[in-house]
Amino acid sequence: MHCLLGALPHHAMRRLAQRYGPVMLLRLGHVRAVVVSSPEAAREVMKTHDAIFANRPLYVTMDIFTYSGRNITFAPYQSRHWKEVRRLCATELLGPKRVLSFRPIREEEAASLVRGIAASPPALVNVSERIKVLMTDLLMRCAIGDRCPMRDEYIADMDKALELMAGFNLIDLFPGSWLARTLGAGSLRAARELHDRIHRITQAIIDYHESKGAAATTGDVEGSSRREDILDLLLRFQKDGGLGITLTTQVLSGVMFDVFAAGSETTGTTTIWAMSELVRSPRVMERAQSEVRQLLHGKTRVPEADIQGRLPYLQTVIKETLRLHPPAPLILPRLCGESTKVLGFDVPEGTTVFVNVWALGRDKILWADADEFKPERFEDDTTDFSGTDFRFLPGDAGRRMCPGLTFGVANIEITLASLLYHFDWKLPGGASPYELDMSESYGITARRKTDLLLEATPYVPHGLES
Ligand code: HEM
Repeated sequence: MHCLLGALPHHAMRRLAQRYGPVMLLRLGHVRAVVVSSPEAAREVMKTHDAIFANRPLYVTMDIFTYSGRNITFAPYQSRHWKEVRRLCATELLGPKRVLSFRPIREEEAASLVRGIAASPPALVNVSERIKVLMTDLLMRCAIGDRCPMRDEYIADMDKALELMAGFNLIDLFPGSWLARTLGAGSLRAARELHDRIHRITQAIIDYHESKGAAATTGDVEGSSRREDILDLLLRFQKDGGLGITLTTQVLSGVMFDVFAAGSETTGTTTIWAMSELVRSPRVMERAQSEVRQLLHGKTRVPEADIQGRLPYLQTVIKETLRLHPPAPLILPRLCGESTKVLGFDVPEGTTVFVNVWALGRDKILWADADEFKPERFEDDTTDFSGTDFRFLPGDAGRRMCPGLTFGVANIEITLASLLYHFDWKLPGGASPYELDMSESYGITARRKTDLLLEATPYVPHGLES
């Protein structure tokens, strides 16, 4: 436990794994945890014994934020609830047809980002803030059909929640201890208050949506007079049935929390890291920009149909960013459902399992120049996000794998293409690219510790029309 103090957990766990090996048992307070840090061990957890490790531990804090597992991310595996909401999520909410139907929203939001940057003098841009707002607006519009009037409050609350949800605070590590409960009472109270606030915002959104009669929308994406959003679809299933479970208000709130949190946080964090790495590597920036600019030459905005499948180098930039900065560096914790062996080591039932995908992505044995940002490594490499290459697992693999990757990558691609097409970027005050601080912050996701501030110089006429 003391080995984790003062360090980011995924960093400390990598250091320990370099000493003790790819399957390592840690005592984190009262929690018995196994940390997996090699592709072979990850394959055993996520493929060979996938069903045994498909559950998740529900820490005290996580219990609060996930409505006791009545969402998708922390719902118990094998529960009817998880099977139905997961199926709904993979086939309907985030299926290919639905992701495509959100294309106009992506294009409008990317164009609005460009307009906002172009219109804001001086040219010093808080890229982190702009991207966070963009991803939240984009997700909200896909999820509820509109921007959220309480967006800024929501972003601030979500930031704090993601920090608390990391699972390494006193109450989560000593769940049965009265002393931990006493000492950690403040953070427990903070978690409850935050959850109440987030719940109130989510509930207000759902109530407003219902009051508009949105649930009555017939729902066929092509046939409908207006685009069916994710909440419309959930309300339709709630009203008409058709699932093997009842979509209670709590379930709706839980699923919406997942969509907002998992969707905007991962995509925003990845896009901000991609911009950070690009600014630090002028050679890569130049190549990525010239690919986008040649393709879109003369256009005033970035139509998704024009870039889809036609920016292979930018795709490698996104993969390389996810290799070095997977937004969930320890994925989401898994729980061993039945005593088993991983690479010959006993893993008792009830053990929490972390897969250190951040360490896998930076392993010097698996990757040449592992710490360097070299998108070219993916040019002749068919590795993708599908969870089949156990060196590269930003969305994980197996039954619990992320169902939102296609959606997430589409959002990241158009945002990056727009930023690179319309502006030249550099660090403020002529600072050298190497001076950019690349520290990460603590939380369930690994974000930049400091905001990314850059100078933007317009490159082509911006799409000023709406
Ligand atoms: C670059 C983008 C993304 C990355 C890297 C990512 C990564 C992850 C990871 C590592 C997990 C945990 C998987 C596991 O424990 O096996 C996960 C789960 C999940 N993600 Fe994503 N995610 C991304 C985008 C999204 C988006 C856009 C959405 C939805 C709007 C989403 C929704 C979910 C959900 C619902 C789960 C829980 C699945 C389950 O427990 O059954 N993700 N994601």
